[in-house]
Amino acid sequence: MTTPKEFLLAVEGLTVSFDGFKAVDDLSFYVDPDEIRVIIGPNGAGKTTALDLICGRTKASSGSIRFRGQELTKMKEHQIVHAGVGRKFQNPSIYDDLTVFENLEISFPRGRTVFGALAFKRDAEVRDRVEEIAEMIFLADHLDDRAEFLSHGQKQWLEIGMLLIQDPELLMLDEPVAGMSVSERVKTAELLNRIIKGRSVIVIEHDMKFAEDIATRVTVLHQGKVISEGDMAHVKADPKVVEVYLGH
Ligand SMILES: Nc1ncnc2c1ncn2[C@@H]1O[C@H](COP(=O)(O)OP(=O)(O)OP(=O)(O)O)[C@@H](O)[C@H]1O
Repeated sequence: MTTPKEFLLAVEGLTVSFDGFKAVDDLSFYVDPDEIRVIIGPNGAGKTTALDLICGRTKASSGSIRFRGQELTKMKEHQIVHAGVGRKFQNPSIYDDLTVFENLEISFPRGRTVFGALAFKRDAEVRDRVEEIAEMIFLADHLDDRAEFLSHGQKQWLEIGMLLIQDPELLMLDEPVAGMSVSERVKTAELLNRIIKGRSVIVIEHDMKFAEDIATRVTVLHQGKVISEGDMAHVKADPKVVEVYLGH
């Protein structure tokens, strides 16, 4: 008997309707451990809605989302975070008046209590982890800078760092390089390729060059369904993808 393949994430028959309109329609896709999956597709294809469903922000009408064997459709948003799924939205949600160090420190799982989150002792473990993450996100020289003075790209990296410090096994990013300079995009690709050991990343992306630099595999959505999937060369050559997306 063969053992079924272990996916980190298995999305099957996922559907959500808004007033009868199926934004995600019988969607199925599977993510392996240690892969970067890029989701592309035209505006309104259901990409953001798919991530909203996985992180529990939107409830599915039907279908299943299994993450490391757990059924996420039955869980609340905070339980999904706790299970190891981190989500970054398009606009950074960092604390402008705190330093880079403090933003990372309050995101460290132990510090997230209702009272005194900022007051907890900066022991060696937290400091080491903050410094390690700051290095990873190219902000090691900015630990004492207030977040409001960072560039747009640095703010995006800081938010990725705030998720990484929680060590999620699945990280989901919605257009992480939108508004970034070319050199920031190159560094972001480097960052993502570095962090996938022991985790997987799902990225929604419109920038095809960036997508090409990071994708293990690409899933193309159109009208809430997968119309093509495979490596970048495969989907770029797929006439269906050219017709609905790349040809525009
Ligand atoms: N809460 C909601 N209520 C009603 N309709 C919604 C809701 N959320 C999304 N939609 C609709 O579902 C469709 C899919 O939207 P979604 O944002 O997932 O697309 P997308 O692929 O992420 O597009 P884009 O590339 O423009 O971000 C759109 O037609 C959108 O208007």
